[in-house]
Amino acid sequence: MPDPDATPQIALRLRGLTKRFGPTTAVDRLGLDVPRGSFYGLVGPNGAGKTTTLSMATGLLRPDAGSAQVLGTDVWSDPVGAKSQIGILPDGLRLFDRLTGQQLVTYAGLLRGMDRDLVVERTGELLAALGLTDAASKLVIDYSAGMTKKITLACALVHAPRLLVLDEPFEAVDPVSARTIRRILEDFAANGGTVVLSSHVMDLVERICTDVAIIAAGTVRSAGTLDDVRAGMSLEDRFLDLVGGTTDVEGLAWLRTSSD
Ligand SMILES: Nc1ncnc2c1ncn2[C@@H]1O[C@H](COP(=O)(O)OP(=O)(O)OP(=O)(O)O)[C@@H](O)[C@H]1O
Repeated sequence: MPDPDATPQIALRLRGLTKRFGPTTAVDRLGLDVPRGSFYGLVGPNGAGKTTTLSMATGLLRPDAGSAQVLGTDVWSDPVGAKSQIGILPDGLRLFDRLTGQQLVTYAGLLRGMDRDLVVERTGELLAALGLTDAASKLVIDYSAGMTKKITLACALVHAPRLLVLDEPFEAVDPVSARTIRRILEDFAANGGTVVLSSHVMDLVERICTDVAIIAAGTVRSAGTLDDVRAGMSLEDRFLDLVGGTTDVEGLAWLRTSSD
């Protein structure tokens, strides 16, 4: 009989995650369960703590308190075991951008201990799928923002992870590439992978995510299936409802040049 604990149903389990930067509590005892096979969207206003949460969840930033588990493996007590199962698209992390796109993806695969022939084969396939074959020999420093996003995604995918954690994967990406990325991710999730992504684009989250968490001021305001969180509203309305904030721009009367 299969051991039910051998394949945990929770791909990412966060408990009591906390991070302070000086007087700012960026993430405040945050807890979240990301079901295996889900396409999980993390939404929240600027400065809500999404990037900080994802960095702690993937072993890039040490929490002040709390824990993160990837498919049952603790990220901070067994970082090698946990990281072998994760592919990460971090926000604003520096790349070795003096490498060509092809070299960067190859390097990412070799760092993961993969066989060179397999890395070369997968790198070619990923570059083709992401429309980067013609830019394979160009230095990453000369890539556009969208191309950089795509090559970083290729680096995150090359070792065939079980959990993908993507910070703003569609930012700066053109619609054709966005659709390609979306298809790759949907295929990944349909075949047992789990995707966690942060985004500010509510329509997109509503279209592609099965589950969602609304985060504000470092805490989870609502989390669950998309329908549970929406509670009969559009995600944007629910977001504004929960997060509040002003949309009042009355104070900017001086911007109305026609009032001269
Ligand atoms: N390295 C840091 N040093 C100091 N403060 C930080 C640092 N990183 C994040 N913060 C602060 O922590 C809070 C959460 O930031 P974070 O980047 O996690 O938010 P976010 O939800 O990802 O925002 P955005 O949607 O704008 O990308 C903010 O108040 C931010 O100023």
